Amino acid sequence: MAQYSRISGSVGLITLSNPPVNALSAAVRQGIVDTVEKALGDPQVKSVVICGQDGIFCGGADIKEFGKNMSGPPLIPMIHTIECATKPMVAAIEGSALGGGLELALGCHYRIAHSKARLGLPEVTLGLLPAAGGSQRLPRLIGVPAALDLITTGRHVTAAEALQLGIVDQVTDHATVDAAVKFALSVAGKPLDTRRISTYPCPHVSDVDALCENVMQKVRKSAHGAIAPIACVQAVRAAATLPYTQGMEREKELMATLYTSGQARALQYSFFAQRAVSKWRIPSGARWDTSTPRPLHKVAVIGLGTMGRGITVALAQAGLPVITVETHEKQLMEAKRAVSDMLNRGAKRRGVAPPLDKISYSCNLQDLADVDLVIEAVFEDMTLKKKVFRQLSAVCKPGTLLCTNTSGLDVDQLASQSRNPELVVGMHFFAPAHVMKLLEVVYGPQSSPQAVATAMQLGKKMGKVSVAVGNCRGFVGNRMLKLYTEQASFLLEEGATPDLVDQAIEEFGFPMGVFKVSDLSGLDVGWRIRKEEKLAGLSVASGQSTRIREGRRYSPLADLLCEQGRFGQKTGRGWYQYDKPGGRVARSDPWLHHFLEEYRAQHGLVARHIDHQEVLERCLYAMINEGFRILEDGIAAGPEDIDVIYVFGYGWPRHRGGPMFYSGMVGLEKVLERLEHYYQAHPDVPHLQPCRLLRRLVARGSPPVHKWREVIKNLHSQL
Ligand SMILES: CCCCCCCCCCCCC/C=C/C(=O)SCCNC(=O)CCNC(=O)[C@H](O)C(C)(C)COP(=O)(O)OP(=O)(O)OC[C@H]1O[C@@H](n2cnc3c(N)ncnc32)[C@H](O)[C@@H]1OP(=O)(O)O
Repeated sequence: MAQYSRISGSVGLITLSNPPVNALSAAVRQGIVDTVEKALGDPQVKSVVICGQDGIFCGGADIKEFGKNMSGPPLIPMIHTIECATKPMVAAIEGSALGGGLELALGCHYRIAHSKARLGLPEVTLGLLPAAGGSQRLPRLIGVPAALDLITTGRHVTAAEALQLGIVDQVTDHATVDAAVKFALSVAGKPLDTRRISTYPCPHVSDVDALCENVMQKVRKSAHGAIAPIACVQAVRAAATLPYTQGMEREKELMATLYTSGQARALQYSFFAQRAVSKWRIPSGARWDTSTPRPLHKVAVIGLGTMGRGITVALAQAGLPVITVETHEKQLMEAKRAVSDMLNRGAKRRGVAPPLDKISYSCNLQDLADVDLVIEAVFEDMTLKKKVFRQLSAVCKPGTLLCTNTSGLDVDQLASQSRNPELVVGMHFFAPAHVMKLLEVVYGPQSSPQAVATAMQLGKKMGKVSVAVGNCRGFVGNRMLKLYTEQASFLLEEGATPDLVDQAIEEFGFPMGVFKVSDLSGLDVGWRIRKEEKLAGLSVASGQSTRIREGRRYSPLADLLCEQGRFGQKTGRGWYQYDKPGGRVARSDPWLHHFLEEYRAQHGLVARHIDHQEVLERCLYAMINEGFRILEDGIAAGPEDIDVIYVFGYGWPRHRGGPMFYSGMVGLEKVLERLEHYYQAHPDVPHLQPCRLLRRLVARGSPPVHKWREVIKNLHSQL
């Protein structure tokens, strides 16, 4: 787990060896302790280099060990021994030095990094803080403001930035270990008193309290209830105000509160869930490790509305040649200007050249004859999309993959328009498509393994977190969202206000409440769909009750607002009021409250007191129940898939893991009991009826989320 050798006569070389990221497992820590002892005890060794196997220094503590009984030597004394060593210790950093990996390097007397290396203390993203001395050493090395930035955000820095900040002593473009060995030879025998970071005074800041308070306020605002960023500020403040040993005590205390917290469990689950979804498998038996993606030399985007533009930008930024098609020259030119602006802005932010030359623009579908993959992003209209698919099928060369960007239309129906339905998949991007991380890749019964593998790999290349899901109305994300928004409307009918519902949702940790989101995305979008589905508008059968559709409860509130031209931010009025059309700041609207009162009176509804608890239970448990149905239906492969979709696409607070993980934290029995209660109170809402999988899990003693797949498998085998 750590190998030892002596090279160049007098340099002890310790190589961490725990693929794939050389995480500091108990065995690695033991290996380090043993090899350091060996190097320090060897009279021929005058200096020591610590490096990692396979081009990566160290990905930090072994996250899989968290939450279990710790065995093996602890990190803090191990790093302390390295710092106290009387022979120069040099860290040779290639690949990544993250978390405990960087803390180990900070215990060394010198750090040499490869120019492509990335360094950081991302513990905060796992609900923790750098508790192996990182919160105390880093501020002493680079100053309090820079340490606060790195530790509270967990961001990774490049070797160049690390050099500028003073985290590393030298950056090399050549073999890092060779450079570190050469360096180690040059410093052998030199005094080390000035190289032990823990002995440094923390660089003076004029008003440390004001600085920390300022950062604390910023962190509180962006953390949406996460506790780790706050503990990180407190730990750095300790470094700035206390001697090292007392600072270490404070670091330990703060870590103890985080280490066993539900938030840390949720964030660590989310880390592994994100990686698990990339290992997709679908009911046809196709899977990530046996399906080979097609090479993509040239891709196309059809339709340059908001989504098409964002997708084009993301493709060009991923380095892919893209041909884009719009029907009319004027719209094409308008889109070209918008896409170029987006690319220029992105390039400026990242300090690179804009990839404008990757994109060509055309009004002619015939220009797509030689592309390998097309993403159709025309208006969300089945008839139009079918027409485009028929045309593409005739124009494109055999083997071209046809992907539709749709937020919920039937991908199988579109596939049936193509000569090669096995080459069709859905790619559900989220707006803005060049920013949002989530991509739902929708496979149908006929989609070939290669088509799914290609779309998944393309998503990865575009920097997306891609999740393979089955085809159904709304796929995973929007299918669950529908139940959440529906409950929110029912709550308004029963006595709540948009302000109350949104406040409860935001306090839970969502960046925006359900009604604010609706105002932002535009109420007219859903209205058009409901009219198409004959749920709203003139096509609703006369004599049909306003509050019942298809035999179940329906809330027409959003339709009524739309009829008044209240489409949300774009019209300056929606569930809230705004200072002008396009305004962003939502203000409570007395008109809306009066409208709700009149509506209730008209329908004989008596407003009752609704508290935050009920808002959360109704909105979230209804959505979770649908999540269980999705698992039952085999639309999502496992709870991780649903949770990743919600965290990356719908603003679900990451420190709560995702809806399915959260249901486990609440307790499946409790979720079941509350759903039963609400279904009894609202028998006209069938979606509140607890589904079979939830009942089955509770009957099996509510196993932890990582065991659900077994129960799902059994359920499927019985169907
Ligand atoms: C009463 C209680 C008292 C409490 C007191 C407790 C005291 C305890 C003190 C302990 C102090 C610890 C302080 C230190 C904490 C940490 O170090 S936390 C870890 C910080 N590190 C990270 O967050 C880095 C995480 N990893 C990554 O960001 C990336 O993996 C990477 C290193 C940048 C590599 O990326 P890439 O090449 O894209 O590979 P991936 O697909 O992401 O990963 C490959 C596989 O490796 C697994 N993995 C990665 N990192 C770790 C890790 N740190 N631990 C375990 N496993 C890791 C990852 O899951 C992948 O696995 P597979 O999916 O199975 O392939």
